Amino acid sequence: PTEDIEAKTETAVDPDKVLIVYLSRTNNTKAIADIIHGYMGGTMLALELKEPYPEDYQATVQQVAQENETGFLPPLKTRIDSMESYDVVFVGFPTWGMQLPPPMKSFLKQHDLSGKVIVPFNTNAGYGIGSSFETVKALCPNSKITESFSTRGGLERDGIYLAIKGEKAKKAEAEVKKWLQKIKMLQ
Ligand SMILES: Cc1cc2nc3c(=O)[nH]c(=O)nc-3n(C[C@H](O)[C@H](O)[C@H](O)COP(=O)(O)O)c2cc1C
Repeated sequence: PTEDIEAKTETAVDPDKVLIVYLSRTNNTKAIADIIHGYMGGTMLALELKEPYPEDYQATVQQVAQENETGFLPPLKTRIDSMESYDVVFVGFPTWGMQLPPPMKSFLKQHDLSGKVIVPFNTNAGYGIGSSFETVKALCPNSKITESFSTRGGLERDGIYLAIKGEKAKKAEAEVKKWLQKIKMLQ
C-alpha cells in the first residue's frame, strides 16, 4: 500500500496510458528509454523493421541517406493495435544523417496520434538533432508536443557503441528526471 501511495504522488500520468516507443541500434536511445520507463512505467516498445539495416555502419549510413533522399518509409514489423488506450506517447530515436530516422517516420505516419501528448527524446553523436524534432511536429499535426530531451550518445563511426552507462548513465538519469518534472510528467 505504501508503494502505491508513493507511485501516485510521483508520476502525473496513469502508467497504463503511457507508451514508450523507441528506435535504437547501439542501445544509447534504449538507455534513455529505460530511464524514462523507470520513472513513468508504461509499455515499452522497440521499433523493429521487416528488413533490418545492415550490420555494417557505413552501409547503413548510405542506405539511410538514400532513404532520406527518396522519402522511402521502411516497413515495420512492430504494430500497435491499441493506440487508443494511450494518452502519452514517448518517441525516442537517434539522429541519423541530421534527420529523424526513416523507421520513426514510418511509425509516426502509420499511426493516428491525434489528441495525444507526444514526448520526443533523442541521442546523437554530438552533432545535434538536425531537423528531427521539426519532422516529429510535422508528422503529428494534431498532437500536443512537449519540450524534447536530447543528450549525447555513442559514436559508432569511431567504434564507440553504448556510451550511456556507468557514470554517464547516472548523470543522464538526473537530467531525465529534471526534464520530466519540467514538462510535468513527474510531480
Ligand atoms: C546511420 C547513422 C547516421 C548517423 N547520423 C548522425 C548525425 O547526423 N548526427 C549525429 O550527431 N550522430 C549521428 N549518428 C550517431 C548516432 O546518432 C548516435 O551514435 C546515437 O547515440 C545512436 O543511438 P543508438 O545507440 O540508440 O542507436 C548516426 C548513426 C548512424 C548509425
